Amino acid sequence: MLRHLWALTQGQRRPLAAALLLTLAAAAVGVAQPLAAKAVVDALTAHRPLLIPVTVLVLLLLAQALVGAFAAFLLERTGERFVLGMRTRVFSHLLRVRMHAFDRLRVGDLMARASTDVAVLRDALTHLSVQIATNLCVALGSVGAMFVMDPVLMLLILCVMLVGSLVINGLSARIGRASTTLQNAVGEISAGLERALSALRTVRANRAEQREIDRLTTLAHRAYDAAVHSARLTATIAPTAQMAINAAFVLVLLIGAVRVDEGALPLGALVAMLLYATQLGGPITELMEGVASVHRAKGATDRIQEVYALPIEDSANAATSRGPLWRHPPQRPTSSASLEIRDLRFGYSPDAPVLRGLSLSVPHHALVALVGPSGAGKSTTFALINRFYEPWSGSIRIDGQPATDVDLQEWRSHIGWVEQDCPLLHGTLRDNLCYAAPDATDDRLWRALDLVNLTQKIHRLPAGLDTDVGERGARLSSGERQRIAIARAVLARPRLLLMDEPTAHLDPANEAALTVNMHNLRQECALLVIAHRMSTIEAADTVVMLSNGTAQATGTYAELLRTHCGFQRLVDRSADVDGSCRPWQPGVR
Ligand SMILES: Nc1ncnc2c1ncn2[C@@H]1O[C@H](COP(=O)(O)OP(=O)(O)OP(=O)(O)O)[C@@H](O)[C@H]1O
Repeated sequence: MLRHLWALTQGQRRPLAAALLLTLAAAAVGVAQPLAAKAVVDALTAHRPLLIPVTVLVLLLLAQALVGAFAAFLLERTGERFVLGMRTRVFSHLLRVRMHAFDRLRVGDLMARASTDVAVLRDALTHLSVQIATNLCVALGSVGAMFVMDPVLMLLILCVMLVGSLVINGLSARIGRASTTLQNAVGEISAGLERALSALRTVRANRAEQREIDRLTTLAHRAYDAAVHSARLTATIAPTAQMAINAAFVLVLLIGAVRVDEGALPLGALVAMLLYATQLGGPITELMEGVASVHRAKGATDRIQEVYALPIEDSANAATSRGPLWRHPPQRPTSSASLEIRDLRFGYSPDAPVLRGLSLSVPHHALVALVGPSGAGKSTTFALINRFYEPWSGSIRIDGQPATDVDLQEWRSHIGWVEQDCPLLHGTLRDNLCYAAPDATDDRLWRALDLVNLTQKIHRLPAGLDTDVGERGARLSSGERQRIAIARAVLARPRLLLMDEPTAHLDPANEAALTVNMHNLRQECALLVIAHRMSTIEAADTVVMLSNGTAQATGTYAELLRTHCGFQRLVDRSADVDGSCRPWQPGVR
């Protein structure tokens, strides 16, 4: 764990070292104070002039206050920088995690890791790197000075301290376990809250508010129990350390008084020993609390390490790591097909293949419709074209370039994708439109909006393109969201446009307009469209019928209708398109 924490301090080690040095300097000044006090007492008892020892004592007090304050500020700032760096690193990693790993995670829990776990680590880091180090130095310095003055007394004190430390160490390990439970419970609360809030309408429509509140309350109670358990253990640390210090103080006072009485110890040395014993209280308590804090951070460290251990996409670290990888930048088509898929095999788990040798091609400037029953693997095909997942085998080429030869970022820059549920991001219409093409001019934005029949509507809005769309586009209708998503995809000028049921949320007028526009779009790019609606299927140049993970039939709408009974059933909205085909009979649907 110390190794992990050390690794986490990367980038902050210099300011941390500076803070440590200053804190040590302040502590060293503190260690010297009893000696200065001794000099004052010695001067007093020997009737020597007091000016110099008193001045030194006052200066030491002032210096400790000033250096200590600056060190504390530096430490706080370093802690905040650490939080900043960690959060940035966690976001950067999470946004690049491979899809198959991401599918298994809970978004709310990830958000907790980036917020609360990082904050817990920050405390551990400051405690660990500076407080433990300085307090250890102060304690050792005091112990050393006491040892010089009276080794016998010192050994007695050490024995008392050792017993206290053993008790506290046992407590710290238990605090660590309670903290892991607490951090996991906080992650669960976050995930539960995210689940309910992201589907608030569903929750309300199903009258499930109270059930969700009950679930969250149960989780909150779990976190409360873990926190109280941890607090109970933590609360015993300071008194245990204080008891050890008090016992040491009483020992020094009793045995020291006897030794002064016997003349074995000067009075000044006893005063200094007592001051050291008192002064040890703070550092020893903080040292022990620091150790407990390190244990408390174990849960958070493990949870953040789990994030870093998630695999990230190949070119995620540096899009330029392999240079501009489109070896022959396709200014002109280098292949007869814009998209070529050959014998693609893939499944989300090894024992459940979804695609079982899919082959299809989308010629340049063509509109190809991908049809098939629900669950046939249409969206999965799109996910593989986008390279969200690695296929088990087979190849995907754009303009003749195999996906494996092209940098991931560059590959995706040639693909436009309109998702099935068209999620918009919180922000303005302009933010959403420019998401794939940040440099798009207003002129281009309006042209893209024209394409999806939204120009007039947006012109009528008081804030126009700067209208806020709400969380996930909640202030727009689903048809408007879909049209914005299409405009956004088109703005990036892709070579290949993938549309997952683009007319699903459109009314007949907008559906007809989009069908015409898809025809026009073919001038600019090839289109592969997952289609359930007849208007889209009929408009396609080629229809690919996907079933059982393969392309069962390919042809024009009329050809498939004539020759493929499964397709005919699909057109008829027959229920079972996956079952065995009955022979097609003219005039019978
Ligand atoms: N992320 C995922 N993890 C595991 N299984 C998945 C995942 N996504 C899809 N599947 C499974 O893969 C199969 C194909 O799903 P896919 O979404 O590709 O079907 P589809 O043809 O697009 O269906 P629809 O027309 O209903 O959208 C389904 O059985 C689905 O349960």
